Amino acid sequence: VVDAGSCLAILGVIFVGALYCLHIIGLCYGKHRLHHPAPLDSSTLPGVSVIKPIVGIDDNLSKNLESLFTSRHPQLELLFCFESSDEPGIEVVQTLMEKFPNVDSKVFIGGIKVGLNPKVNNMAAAYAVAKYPLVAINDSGIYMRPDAISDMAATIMQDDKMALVTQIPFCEDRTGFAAAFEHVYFGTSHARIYLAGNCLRFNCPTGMSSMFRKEVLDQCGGFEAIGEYLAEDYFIGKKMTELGYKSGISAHPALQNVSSVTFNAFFNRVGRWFKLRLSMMPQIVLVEPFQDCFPSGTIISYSLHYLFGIDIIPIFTLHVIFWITVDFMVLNIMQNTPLPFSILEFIVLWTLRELSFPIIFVKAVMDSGIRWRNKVIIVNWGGKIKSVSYV
Ligand SMILES: CCCCCCCC/C=C\CCCCCCCC(=O)N[C@@H](CO)[C@H](O)/C=C/CCCCCCCCCCCCC
Ligand SMILES: O=c1ccn([C@@H]2O[C@H](COP(=O)(O)OP(=O)(O)O[C@H]3OC[C@@H](O)[C@H](O)[C@H]3O)[C@@H](O)[C@H]2O)c(=O)[nH]1
Repeated sequence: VVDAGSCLAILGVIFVGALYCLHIIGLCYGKHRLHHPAPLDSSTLPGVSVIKPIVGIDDNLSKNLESLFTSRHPQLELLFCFESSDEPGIEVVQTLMEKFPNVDSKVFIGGIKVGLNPKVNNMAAAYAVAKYPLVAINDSGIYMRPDAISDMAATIMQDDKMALVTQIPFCEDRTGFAAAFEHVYFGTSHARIYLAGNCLRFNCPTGMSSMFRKEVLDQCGGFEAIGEYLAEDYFIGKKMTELGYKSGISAHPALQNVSSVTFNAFFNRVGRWFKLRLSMMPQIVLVEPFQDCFPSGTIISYSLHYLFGIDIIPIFTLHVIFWITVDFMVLNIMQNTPLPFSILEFIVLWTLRELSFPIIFVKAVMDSGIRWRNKVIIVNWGGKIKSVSYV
């Protein structure tokens, strides 16, 4: 008869063993998939309607918008969406429209109310008139390489059943400690789950830079079908999967570059995402707090000690060495060029990130509202928005 302690220890070994497998899958998939552009001639690709929702202003907004005007995709329309006519970004767009008069671009103000998700409402007017078979949603804080749109389109067109492609979230090189902290998070912990999840065909798309077949989203019910959810990106993927379509990732990561990144803004953002996941899939709370390096190291060392009497300290040390080494390899695969910080800085940033995440879980569980820009959003279990209030 196996006692309760042994059962728990065996469960611990299986759980942490599965996490080690995720590391290896993420590493191999990243090496295989990232920075190898899809081999299709861009002149044969369909046109793309790019929807850019913009709220507020940032020092890098002009640079990011210009990166769309200078995209190399042959057939492109740029659809800029603002919630109101007093948005400061409108002037930035108008200046670029004058600078690039030959680029097909339009401005939409006020959106259309299709649900409670403010980003979806903001984009809905543009989606209603998008003229190309492929639609890209591209957040304001993303810089696009000249070949990024074509690579996303080529990735979709390689497979008739591929309906959705996302760029894996990452960061452009920036200066400053908070920016480097964000860089490390998106290049390690987040990248591992995103790469392994995509490789294993889990639905885990992030909507900061995505492209999909318009006819497939229309089959799913269009923007009306996703506007009631806060995680519209997750539900786009879910509905497409239910119709038998696949999703994939582009060769190029999404280059986030908000200039005003602070620790507070970073923690609020990942906290908001955690709350959103918690409301959509509450069972995630059973694994998510334990899937970081130190909690899982504690689980594996106590489990092996209980089962086989092995000393705790050497197992924990080996666990941390394995974890940080594979994380560093994944970060370098994501980056594909020299990192903007030294190995020593990486170790400090990585350690701080690993130690700081429990605070996010505690903060998120204690506060029911989800703060997003100038709104506080309450989400029901299942992911549908209950209410939006302005602050
Ligand atoms: C037996 C061991 C299993 C461990 C699996 C670990 C479970 C996942 C734990 C944490 C998730 C980390 C966060 C991932 C980043 C998600 C970013 C995000 O929240 N984005 C939202 C905003 O854009 C978006 O709306 C949400 C998308 C859904 C995310 C779903 C996450 C689950 C991914 C699971 C993939 C791993 C599969 C491993 C299966 C053994
Ligand atoms: O009320 C809003 C908030 C945001 N937005 C726009 O939505 C985009 C994303 O906003 P932020 O950068 O604040 O938020 P995030 O990076 O956290 O968003 C990301 O995660 C949550 C997902 O549901 C989103 O699809 C994804 O974009 C921006 O382009 C922003 O201008 C709106 O149009 N209206």
